Amino acid sequence: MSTRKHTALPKAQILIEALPWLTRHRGRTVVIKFGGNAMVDEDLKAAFAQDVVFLHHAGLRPVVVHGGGPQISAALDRHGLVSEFKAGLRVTTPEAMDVVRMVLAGQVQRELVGLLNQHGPLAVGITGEDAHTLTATRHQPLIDGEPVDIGRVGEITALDTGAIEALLADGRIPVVSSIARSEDDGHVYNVNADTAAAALAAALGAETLMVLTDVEGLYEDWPNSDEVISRLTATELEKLLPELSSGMVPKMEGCLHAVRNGVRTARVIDGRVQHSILLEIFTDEGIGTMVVPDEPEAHA
Ligand SMILES: Nc1ncnc2c1ncn2[C@@H]1O[C@H](COP(=O)(O)OP(=O)(O)O)[C@@H](O)[C@H]1O
Ligand SMILES: CC(=O)N[C@@H](CCC(=O)OP(=O)(O)O)C(=O)O
Repeated sequence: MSTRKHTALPKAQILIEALPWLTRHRGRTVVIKFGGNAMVDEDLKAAFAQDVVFLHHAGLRPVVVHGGGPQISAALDRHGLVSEFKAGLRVTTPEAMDVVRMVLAGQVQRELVGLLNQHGPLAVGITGEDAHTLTATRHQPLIDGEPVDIGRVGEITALDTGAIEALLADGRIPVVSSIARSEDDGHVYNVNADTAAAALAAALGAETLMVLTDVEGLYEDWPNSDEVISRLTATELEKLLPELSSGMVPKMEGCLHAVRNGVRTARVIDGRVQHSILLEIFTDEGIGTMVVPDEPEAHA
């Protein structure tokens, strides 16, 4: 046996280890939410794009939904507008809405599309406004039991997955910005990107929702300990929800919505770890937090 063949063997071993996962996930839809906080490093963004393209070539159907909270805050600051959050959502005045739309659709989405398309003519960016993908009405969160007006923040009332399905059927990778058309006044709404990703995962009948963020997963006793909860059922998560704080609330509510509406697993994983998507899909060493539907009750 030549030395060259011999040294290549471990590579073949690694590829073969992925075979059961490739068989299981082939043809399945996976919605990947890339959070603005995990998007700070150029190498990480490039590795994210490589992973998504890898999934595509491995026969999965990845759909990317992106955030951009920090990027929006920076742009608002440059425009002399303040960033204020209530119940974890950005108070969005009509002027702020223009900036949100510009940053999400014109900056963050364009950058991700560009990175993905370095690998071929794959990614197509859309916002929830396109082809009625996301329709919303004004969201008024309850704070101390009272509905509060936070401006042009939307609550999704309808989804039309036709445009995304058409792109997937054409072998493309849809990249979706979390802006919705208004069902009532002809304007647009700012939707939290975790919420949009979860709603799309459910509507698309995705196998997996994967939420990449800037922590290892859901910490059991945040901020006092960094013990990550590795797996929990929908009912276990539902009990935990009232104890969660700001950034984790829409993420975990989204995971719950997804698994209660047909998605097989919803995972929160560390977007700061290079190739965390591949580790999660193709190896046993699942990292982060995995939410699964409740076990069906055993019948006698
Ligand atoms: N129980 C928890 N476990 C992990 N992170 C938590 C928890 N509660 C609140 N957080 C906060 O949520 C943040 C992630 O949410 P967010 O800032 O909205 O990120 P992204 O931009 O990825 O959507 C973490 O950086 C952490 O500060
Ligand atoms: C209503 C609302 O809060 N919308 C978010 C949309 C972007 C987002 O969700 O970005 P991350 O995933 O990076 O947090 C915002 O304006 O920041």
